[in-house]
Amino acid sequence: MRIKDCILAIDQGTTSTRAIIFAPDSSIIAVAQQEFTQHYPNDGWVEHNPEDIWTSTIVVCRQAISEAIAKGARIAAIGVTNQRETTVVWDRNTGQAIYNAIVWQDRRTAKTCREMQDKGLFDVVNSRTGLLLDPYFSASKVAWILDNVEGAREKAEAGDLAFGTIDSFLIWRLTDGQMHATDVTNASRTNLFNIHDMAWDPKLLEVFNVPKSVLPQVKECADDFGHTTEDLFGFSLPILGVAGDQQAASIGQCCFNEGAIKSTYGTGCFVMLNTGTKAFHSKNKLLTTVAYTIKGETHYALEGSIFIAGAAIQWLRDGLGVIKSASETEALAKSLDDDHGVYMVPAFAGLGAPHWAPDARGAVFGLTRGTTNAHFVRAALESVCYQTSDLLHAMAEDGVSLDKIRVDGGMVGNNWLCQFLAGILDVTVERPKIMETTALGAAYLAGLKAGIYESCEQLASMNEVENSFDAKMPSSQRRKLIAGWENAVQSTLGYTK
Ligand SMILES: Nc1ncnc2c1ncn2[C@@H]1O[C@H](COP(=O)(O)OP(=O)(O)O)[C@@H](O)[C@H]1O
Ligand SMILES: O=P(O)(O)OC[C@H](O)CO
Repeated sequence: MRIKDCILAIDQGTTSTRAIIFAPDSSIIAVAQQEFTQHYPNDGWVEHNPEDIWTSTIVVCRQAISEAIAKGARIAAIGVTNQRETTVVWDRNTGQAIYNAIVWQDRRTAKTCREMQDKGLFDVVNSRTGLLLDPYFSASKVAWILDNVEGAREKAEAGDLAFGTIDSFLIWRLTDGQMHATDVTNASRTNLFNIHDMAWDPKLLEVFNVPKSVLPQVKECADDFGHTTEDLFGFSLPILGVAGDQQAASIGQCCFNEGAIKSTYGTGCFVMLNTGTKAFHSKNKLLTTVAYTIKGETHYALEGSIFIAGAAIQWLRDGLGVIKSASETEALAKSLDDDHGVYMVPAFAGLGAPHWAPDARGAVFGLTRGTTNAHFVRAALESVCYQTSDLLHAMAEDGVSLDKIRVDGGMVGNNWLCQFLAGILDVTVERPKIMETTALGAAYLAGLKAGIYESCEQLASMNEVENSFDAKMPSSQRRKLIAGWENAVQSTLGYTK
């Protein structure tokens, strides 16, 4: 059977790279995935080797393409989605990075951001970007590379260096340097992009000390990002869709209407609410960001960013060795009573929204001689739900009310987690039929540009829910559990001070 108009989605995440080939009805034809090494060279530093990112991308794409072709698929285009903010600077002449990729979780520029804050630059940055002065975003990472790699500033001034988030780096490599571009969603996470003018902002370039010469061109999400060179896959493919992974998940969940909200549980957790065509500024330290620009129309989003979600489970597996695989966590969580009394605040990379405490570090409370591996696992899963609850409370204080939330990401295969989340949030949690929403969003964007899909409305009509989890927790229990969590967070912040 021939399946025409398939899309190859590249999902370059924090811990692994995936290639997924979707048929036009959004069914999955082929999947390939490869994890790569995380580097922690210093306290609070997190790096990736850009060559690992590139190699894993090519390996998974080739695997998925050959499997799809064997099944009779014809691939029409590529969509790219990526871990956001992670920063690469490379030499335009050789295509080689001049330093490792500095990952979004990396805190090395916390002091720089604090100093900028002390100089009164918060409003300059926040009013233009919708973001905060935090090491999370790309700008301070670019400046760090230019200031710490010998000769980098001079090279940048001479126009020999290029900066990009992971999408740009991959596009550069896939097109053999023909295209140095990013999309509006990735640009909106750099702290250099004015989300009202939808352009790089000269004032921000000045305050972060980043030269204009290193910047990529900014395009819409469904746009022409060049063609791959023939040698990579045996034929050339157009790259027609790009979005940062959280925005792509929101698109994959068809959050096209104002008020639609999704929460993605991967390495971190990111809640994103579509606020329509106007930027909405939070009074509670949530981020204003670009949801997408499609066919000339920009939608904005309110975002809550939690740095550690599935990463806490990975730490239990790789750091402490208390589990062998993430899939064991569901049974372990179920094995305990609700009032087990252990809380984990997984501030391994500081705390994100709504606390924004880059220097905070993780803590576990309530240990006794009876504490077991199961308690650690359960507390880690619960922490993800409590952190989401903090975000929804911040949104509620900004006037947002909701009765359901769409979830996705590697963690939501865990039914216990989804049920506990519904109870703690007191809303219905909807899990989609296709859980690979991030890749699906990238495929939708490429499909829109390729003319395979006509409109966002058509995509929304294809959306299917696989399971709904209703809130069943008594409110007295919810209040008690959340009070314990708040106590644990305050103690963690107190320890940081
Ligand atoms: N059944 C599960 N229960 C809890 N956590 C899980 C489960 N399966 C996967 N995870 C966690 O989900 C994360 C992987 O999700 P994924 O969406 O692939 O992440 P990313 O895109 O950030 O690399 C890992 O951190 C893993 O520990
Ligand atoms: O790799 P993920 O899926 O945890 O996403 C990372 C985010 O894009 C960081 O902002």
